[in-house]
Amino acid sequence: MKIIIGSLNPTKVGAVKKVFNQYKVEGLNVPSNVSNQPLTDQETMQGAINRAYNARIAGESEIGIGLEGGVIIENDRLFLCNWGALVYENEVILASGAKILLPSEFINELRNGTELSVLMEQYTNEKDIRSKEGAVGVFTNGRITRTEIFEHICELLFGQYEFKKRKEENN
Ligand SMILES: O=P(O)(O)OP(=O)(O)OP(=O)(O)OC[C@H]1O[C@@H](n2cnc3c(O)ncnc32)[C@H](O)[C@@H]1O
Ligand SMILES: [Mg+2]
Repeated sequence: MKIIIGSLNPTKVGAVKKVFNQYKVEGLNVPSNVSNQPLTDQETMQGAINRAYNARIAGESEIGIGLEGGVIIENDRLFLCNWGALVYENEVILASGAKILLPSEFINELRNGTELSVLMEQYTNEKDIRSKEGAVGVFTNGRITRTEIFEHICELLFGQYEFKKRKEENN
Protein backbone atom coordinates (compact mmCIF):
# COMPACT_ATOMS: atom_id res chain seq x y z
CA MET A 1 0.00 0.00 0.00
CA LYS A 2 1.21 3.46 -0.93
CA ILE A 3 1.00 6.58 1.23
CA ILE A 4 1.41 10.06 -0.21
CA ILE A 5 2.41 12.91 2.11
CA GLY A 6 1.46 16.28 0.67
CA SER A 7 4.79 18.06 1.06
CA LEU A 8 8.45 17.78 0.17
CA ASN A 9 9.61 19.35 3.43
CA PRO A 10 12.09 16.79 4.88
CA THR A 11 10.73 17.21 8.44
CA LYS A 12 7.29 16.11 7.23
CA VAL A 13 8.39 13.37 4.81
CA GLY A 14 10.89 12.05 7.39
CA ALA A 15 8.24 11.83 10.11
CA VAL A 16 5.77 9.94 7.89
CA LYS A 17 8.50 7.54 6.68
CA LYS A 18 9.56 6.79 10.25
CA VAL A 19 6.07 6.12 11.62
CA PHE A 20 4.49 4.43 8.57
CA ASN A 21 7.63 2.39 7.95
CA GLN A 22 5.84 -0.73 6.68
CA TYR A 23 4.37 1.25 3.75
CA LYS A 24 5.81 2.84 0.64
CA VAL A 25 5.86 6.58 1.43
CA GLU A 26 6.29 9.35 -1.15
CA GLY A 27 6.23 13.13 -0.81
CA LEU A 28 4.38 15.29 -3.35
CA ASN A 29 4.08 19.07 -3.37
CA VAL A 30 0.35 19.78 -3.29
CA PRO A 31 -1.59 22.96 -2.50
CA SER A 32 -2.86 23.50 1.04
CA ASN A 33 -5.64 25.79 -0.28
CA VAL A 34 -5.16 28.02 2.77
CA SER A 35 -2.71 30.92 3.28
CA ASN A 36 0.99 30.13 3.11
CA GLN A 37 1.04 31.18 6.75
CA PRO A 38 -2.09 30.01 8.56
CA LEU A 39 -2.91 32.39 11.43
CA THR A 40 -5.51 30.33 13.34
CA ASP A 41 -5.83 26.80 14.70
CA GLN A 42 -8.83 26.29 12.39
CA GLU A 43 -6.98 27.42 9.25
CA THR A 44 -3.98 25.25 10.10
CA MET A 45 -6.23 22.20 10.54
CA GLN A 46 -7.99 22.97 7.23
CA GLY A 47 -4.59 23.18 5.49
CA ALA A 48 -3.71 19.70 6.77
CA ILE A 49 -7.06 18.29 5.59
CA ASN A 50 -6.73 19.90 2.13
CA ARG A 51 -3.18 18.64 1.70
CA ALA A 52 -4.25 15.09 2.65
CA TYR A 53 -7.11 15.07 0.09
CA ASN A 54 -4.93 16.68 -2.60
CA ALA A 55 -2.09 14.23 -1.93
CA ARG A 56 -4.36 11.20 -2.14
CA ILE A 57 -5.82 12.37 -5.46
CA ALA A 58 -2.53 13.53 -7.01
CA GLY A 59 -0.70 10.34 -6.02
CA GLU A 60 -3.62 7.97 -6.66
CA SER A 61 -2.89 6.36 -3.33
CA GLU A 62 -5.08 4.61 -0.75
CA ILE A 63 -3.92 6.99 1.98
CA GLY A 64 -3.13 10.70 1.80
CA ILE A 65 -1.50 12.55 4.66
CA GLY A 66 -1.33 16.31 5.22
CA LEU A 67 0.84 18.02 7.82
CA GLU A 68 0.52 21.77 8.31
CA GLY A 69 2.25 24.30 10.50
CA GLY A 70 0.68 27.53 11.68
CA VAL A 71 0.36 30.00 14.50
CA ILE A 72 -2.38 31.03 16.91
CA ILE A 73 -2.65 34.63 18.10
CA GLU A 74 -4.44 35.01 21.44
CA ASN A 75 -4.44 38.64 22.54
CA ASP A 76 -0.74 39.38 23.02
CA ARG A 77 0.30 35.71 23.02
CA LEU A 78 1.59 33.84 20.00
CA PHE A 79 1.64 30.03 19.82
CA LEU A 80 3.14 27.62 17.31
CA CYS A 81 0.64 24.96 16.27
CA ASN A 82 0.72 21.93 13.95
CA TRP A 83 -2.02 19.71 12.55
CA GLY A 84 -2.11 16.40 10.73
CA ALA A 85 -4.81 14.74 8.64
CA LEU A 86 -5.00 11.23 7.20
CA VAL A 87 -7.55 10.58 4.47
CA TYR A 88 -8.59 7.07 3.36
CA GLU A 89 -11.75 5.96 1.58
CA ASN A 90 -14.28 8.54 2.81
CA GLU A 91 -12.78 9.05 6.26
CA VAL A 92 -10.69 11.88 7.65
CA ILE A 93 -8.60 11.31 10.76
CA LEU A 94 -7.19 14.33 12.62
CA ALA A 95 -4.57 15.06 15.25
CA SER A 96 -2.75 18.15 16.43
CA GLY A 97 0.66 18.58 17.96
CA ALA A 98 2.09 20.14 21.09
CA LYS A 99 2.08 23.95 21.20
CA ILE A 100 4.71 26.34 22.47
CA LEU A 101 4.85 30.08 22.95
CA LEU A 102 6.67 32.11 20.29
CA PRO A 103 8.06 35.65 20.76
CA SER A 104 5.21 38.20 20.79
CA GLU A 105 7.30 40.55 18.67
CA PHE A 106 6.53 38.24 15.70
CA ILE A 107 2.79 39.07 15.86
CA ASN A 108 2.79 42.30 13.84
CA GLU A 109 4.93 40.93 11.02
CA LEU A 110 2.86 37.73 10.81
CA ARG A 111 -0.30 39.85 10.57
CA ASN A 112 1.38 41.85 7.80
CA GLY A 113 1.97 38.67 5.81
CA THR A 114 5.53 37.61 6.68
CA GLU A 115 5.88 33.83 7.05
CA LEU A 116 7.20 32.33 10.26
CA SER A 117 9.98 30.64 8.28
CA VAL A 118 11.30 34.08 7.27
CA LEU A 119 11.03 35.44 10.81
CA MET A 120 12.92 32.42 12.16
CA GLU A 121 15.75 32.97 9.66
CA GLN A 122 16.01 36.61 10.73
CA TYR A 123 15.81 35.71 14.42
CA THR A 124 18.50 33.01 14.30
CA ASN A 125 20.57 34.27 11.38
CA GLU A 126 20.40 30.71 10.03
CA LYS A 127 18.94 29.49 6.76
CA ASP A 128 16.07 27.03 6.29
CA ILE A 129 15.17 26.39 9.94
CA ARG A 130 11.81 25.10 8.62
CA SER A 131 13.53 22.09 7.03
CA LYS A 132 15.73 21.40 10.04
CA GLU A 133 15.04 21.73 13.78
CA GLY A 134 12.14 24.15 13.19
CA ALA A 135 10.98 26.94 15.46
CA VAL A 136 10.19 24.38 18.15
CA GLY A 137 13.76 23.07 18.02
CA VAL A 138 15.18 26.57 18.37
CA PHE A 139 12.98 27.60 21.29
CA THR A 140 13.24 24.27 23.16
CA ASN A 141 17.02 24.23 22.93
CA GLY A 142 16.86 21.26 20.54
CA ARG A 143 14.96 19.02 22.96
CA ILE A 144 11.97 18.66 20.62
CA THR A 145 12.45 19.14 16.89
CA ARG A 146 9.93 19.87 14.13
CA THR A 147 10.37 16.29 12.87
CA GLU A 148 9.55 14.95 16.35
CA ILE A 149 6.37 17.03 16.56
CA PHE A 150 5.29 15.60 13.20
CA GLU A 151 6.27 12.06 14.28
CA HIS A 152 4.05 12.40 17.33
CA ILE A 153 1.17 13.64 15.15
CA CYS A 154 1.76 10.70 12.76
CA GLU A 155 1.60 8.21 15.67
CA LEU A 156 -1.72 9.78 16.71
CA LEU A 157 -2.99 9.45 13.13
CA PHE A 158 -1.74 5.91 12.63
CA GLY A 159 -3.15 4.69 15.94
CA GLN A 160 -6.59 6.09 15.17
CA TYR A 161 -6.44 4.55 11.68
CA GLU A 162 -5.51 1.12 13.10
CA PHE A 163 -8.30 1.36 15.67
CA LYS A 164 -10.91 2.17 13.01
CA LYS A 165 -9.68 -0.59 10.69
CA ARG A 166 -9.79 -3.15 13.52
CA LYS A 167 -13.32 -2.09 14.37
CA GLU A 168 -14.42 -2.38 10.72
CA GLU A 169 -12.95 -5.89 10.52
CA ASN A 170 -14.82 -6.99 13.64
CA ASN A 171 -18.16 -5.76 12.28
O1 LIG B 1 6.75 22.83 1.97
P1 LIG B 1 5.70 22.91 2.99
O2 LIG B 1 5.04 21.61 3.27
O3 LIG B 1 4.70 24.01 2.74
O4 LIG B 1 6.47 23.22 4.38
P2 LIG B 1 6.58 24.56 5.25
O5 LIG B 1 7.88 24.55 5.97
O6 LIG B 1 6.27 25.77 4.42
O7 LIG B 1 5.50 24.33 6.38
P3 LIG B 1 3.97 24.83 6.45
O8 LIG B 1 3.53 25.36 5.14
O9 LIG B 1 3.22 23.71 7.07
O10 LIG B 1 4.02 25.98 7.53
C1 LIG B 1 3.39 27.24 7.34
C2 LIG B 1 4.37 28.36 7.52
O11 LIG B 1 4.89 28.37 8.85
C3 LIG B 1 6.29 28.15 8.83
N1 LIG B 1 6.61 27.25 9.92
C4 LIG B 1 5.78 26.41 10.52
N2 LIG B 1 6.40 25.73 11.48
C5 LIG B 1 7.66 26.18 11.47
C6 LIG B 1 8.78 25.87 12.22
O12 LIG B 1 8.73 24.98 13.18
N3 LIG B 1 9.92 26.51 11.93
C7 LIG B 1 9.99 27.43 10.97
N4 LIG B 1 8.95 27.78 10.20
C8 LIG B 1 7.81 27.15 10.47
C9 LIG B 1 6.56 27.52 7.49
O13 LIG B 1 7.86 27.59 7.05
C10 LIG B 1 5.60 28.29 6.61
O14 LIG B 1 6.08 29.59 6.36
MG1 LIG C 1 4.44 26.03 3.32
